[in-house]
Amino acid sequence: MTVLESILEGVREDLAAREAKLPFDVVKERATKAAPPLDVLSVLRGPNVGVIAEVKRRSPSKGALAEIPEPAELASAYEAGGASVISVLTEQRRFGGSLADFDAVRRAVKIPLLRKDFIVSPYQVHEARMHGADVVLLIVAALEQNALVSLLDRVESLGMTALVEVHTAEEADRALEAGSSVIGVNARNLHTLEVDKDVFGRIAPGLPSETIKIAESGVTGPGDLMSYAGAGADAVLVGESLVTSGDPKAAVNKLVTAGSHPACPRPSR
Ligand SMILES: O=C(O)c1ccccc1NCC(=O)[C@H](O)[C@H](O)COP(=O)(O)O
Repeated sequence: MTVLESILEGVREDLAAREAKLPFDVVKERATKAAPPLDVLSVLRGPNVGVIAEVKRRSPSKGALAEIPEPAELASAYEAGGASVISVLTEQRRFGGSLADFDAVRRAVKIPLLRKDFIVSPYQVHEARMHGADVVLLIVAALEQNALVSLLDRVESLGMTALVEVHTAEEADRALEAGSSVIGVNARNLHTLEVDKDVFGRIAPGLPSETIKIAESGVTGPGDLMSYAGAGADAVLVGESLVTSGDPKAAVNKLVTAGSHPACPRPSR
């Protein structure tokens, strides 16, 4: 079993427990009462290379990263540092996240929020909306094509944006066939956990110019942002280097400053 398959097994068990506690109809109804989703597309289409800053306590690849006793404080620091979007990992078993973290962050910041989880069911999409998500991650490697198409449709029908994550050219083709307008290229292979920062540069140039391109994983500082920008990134998604930095506001701000520097290659469309 690969790392991704084992994560998905736990996700399905946890999902079944939540479904037993709170029926889908109730989740759907509550999702209609949430504040409307923010327009993430116009945020990501901004003139600079943006930063999506992640709340990430631990990971299968690195183990414990940061305790993060107050996710709201971390998120406020990200917002103050100039992040465009905040990603909150809500998966519990491997990443130590939760929907309670998501709620705390939602209350603390005004910028768009990404629910970063392993979405396999419509229940999780409505659940994300119920908790005020603006963006939902869909991982191509975790989904059959029919499921990808129908989850993408559901995310958009609720007014949210899907960040569709790929790691290979074949997955990128599937993301485009499904109709994705925001594609994240993850440098991390979720089956093996190997990180290859060149993957973005191999895949992004083949995507349509109007597709918003996010470079995910392995960003350790402004140099990585600049090289992802040179390969066509509209934004970078960063977790580990921010949560371990000791000064998340300054760490985000360094990236944001690099993304708006005149020498930084700009997204072309
Ligand atoms: O981070 C992991 O080890 C991991 C393992 C298996 C599936 C997903 C995983 N991470 C999710 C992510 O995509 C990252 O949290 C995100 O891209 C930020 O990466 P980084 O800046 O390298 O923490």
